[in-house]
Amino acid sequence: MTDQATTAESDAPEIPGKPTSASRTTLSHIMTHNDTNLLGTVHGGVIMKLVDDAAGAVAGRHSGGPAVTASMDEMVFLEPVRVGDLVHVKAQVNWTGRTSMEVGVRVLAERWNESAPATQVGSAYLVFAAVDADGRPRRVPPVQPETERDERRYQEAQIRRTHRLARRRAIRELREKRAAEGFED
Ligand SMILES: CCCCCCCCCCCCCCCC(=O)SCCNC(=O)CCNC(=O)[C@H](O)C(C)(C)COP(=O)(O)OP(=O)(O)OC[C@H]1O[C@@H](n2cnc3c(N)ncnc32)[C@H](O)[C@@H]1OP(=O)(O)O
Repeated sequence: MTDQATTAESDAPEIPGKPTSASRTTLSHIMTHNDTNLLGTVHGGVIMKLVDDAAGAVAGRHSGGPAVTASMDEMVFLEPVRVGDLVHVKAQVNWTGRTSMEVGVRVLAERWNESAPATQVGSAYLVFAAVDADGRPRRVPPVQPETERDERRYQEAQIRRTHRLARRRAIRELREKRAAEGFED
């Protein structure tokens, strides 16, 4: 995971930006008995796959080609999802780096037996890296936030990015220090 671009890459011409709305996507899916866990509610892993699929579609659309999941942060399950629920997974690019994108995802469910509007049942933040045919990271168009909400999400994503990098660096330094002190774990 690189912290900054190399000189050669930073000399490359800028890619034109793309607005958030150009790749925003909703994926909807009805939950069946095949999706349940041993408790009879929908398995968290089923929701996570839908989240990854929706985020992957958004990242692919934004970057104009294949993109792979680099990390999934803060997957939150707010309420159980049940068989018969219609689940909507809403995703958009919150932030872009050089070759990576943070995609924010909200999961909503409509109860089949209630006329109430869909409620939020989960959320997640994923980082996708755009890759070329050889699986190497490639540059992405900068995202252009369009609304106040997009702008807030962009700023919050930058905070998460800073924390991810700082956490990785701190853990790497701790491991190097322990190795230098002779610990073998
Ligand atoms: C017109 C076309 C439409 C197409 C429409 C398609 C629609 C179709 C929908 C299907 C949707 C299915 C979506 C499923 C998606 C999978 O299931 S993908 C499978 C699971 N994921 C993988 O197998 C990825 C395996 N990992 C890798 O290949 C490499 O580690 C990676 C992610 C490419 C990174 O490679 P690397 O050598 O570490 O490269 P590096 O330059 O250090 O990092 C690249 C960028 O990633 C960031 N990064 C790397 N690791 C991390 C990390 N752990 N955390 C955060 N950021 C990270 C770096 O910070 C860097 O960002 P920038 O600073 O450049 O912005």
